[in-house]
Amino acid sequence: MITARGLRKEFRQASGDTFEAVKGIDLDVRKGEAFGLLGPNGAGKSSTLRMIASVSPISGGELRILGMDPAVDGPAIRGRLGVCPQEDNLDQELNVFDNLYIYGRYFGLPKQVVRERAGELLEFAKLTDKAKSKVEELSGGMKRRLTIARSLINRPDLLLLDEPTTGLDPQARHVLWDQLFRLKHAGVTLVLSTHYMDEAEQLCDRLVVMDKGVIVAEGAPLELIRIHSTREVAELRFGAGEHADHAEVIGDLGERVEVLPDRLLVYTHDGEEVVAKTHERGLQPLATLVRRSTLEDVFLRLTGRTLVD
Ligand SMILES: Nc1ncnc2c1ncn2[C@@H]1O[C@H](COP(=O)(O)OP(=O)(O)OP(=O)(O)O)[C@@H](O)[C@H]1O
Repeated sequence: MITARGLRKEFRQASGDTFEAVKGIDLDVRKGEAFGLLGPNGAGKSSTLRMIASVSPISGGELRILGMDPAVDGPAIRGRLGVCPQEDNLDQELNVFDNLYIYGRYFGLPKQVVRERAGELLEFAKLTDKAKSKVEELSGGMKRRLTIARSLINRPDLLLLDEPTTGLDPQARHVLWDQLFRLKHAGVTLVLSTHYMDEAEQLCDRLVVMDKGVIVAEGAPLELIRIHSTREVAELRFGAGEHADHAEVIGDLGERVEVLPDRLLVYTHDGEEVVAKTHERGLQPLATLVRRSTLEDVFLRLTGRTLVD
């Protein structure tokens, strides 16, 4: 569905200097998979998605979408894509149904077809009873669901989602994830950017971890965790400023220790044992937590930074 080789994006800044937001990345997205771009703010995820959406020209390298070249076949590609941007750009003047209907008409679909699809998509987005409501009356989660529904009006083969659940509360995120699962099962290829590691783990079959315009890791979520982290992590909280000193005392208890401002992370295959031995060595953490490793730990390992600052 997507092939990129040495893909680059440069921006010219006000100073006249160029800034390279995407520094030569390779991507291969296969039909039917959910593929993630995971990384912190500024990693280059949106810039990459906009090039894939064929709305932002590439600065270098090669890019093929659905076998086509965006520089030559932009309109044909855009006709087969669905795009859900980071900010909801729904038409505030129109009601919920008309947001779908007018958008469908842009694609040149016949009125009757658009009417039927809009009805189906409202049902899919659980917004049927809001059909006549104004956009401003919708909750944040409803607006996101409507934006996704709108991006499906042309029955796209490939759906691009930029940070689909940013700013939503946990319940609204789960409703949206459910919507995306259903799309995936219906055979739509999904490419989504996110800085939430739980979202990437839940939704993505494969992903690339991006940082500062480059790909630092690539694979299935569990595979990345297996390769780059341990099975468990013991999180130990001590008083402010004590973490570095205590890391010296218990550093040998795990395979690796990370000192964060508010806690120590000990990477191990047996977190409870680390906690017990910490006490045996005379240290009294204010709080302890044993958990399994996540993609956050993978990111920390590879970049030395946390995903969400
Ligand atoms: N039009 C632009 N002109 C200049 N710099 C830009 C432009 N768009 C993005 N950038 C810069 O490129 C870098 C990557 O931005 P991008 O939006 O792709 O990151 P991101 O990973 O999607 O992060 P976010 O989640 O904040 O959107 C950032 O440093 C950003 O400031």
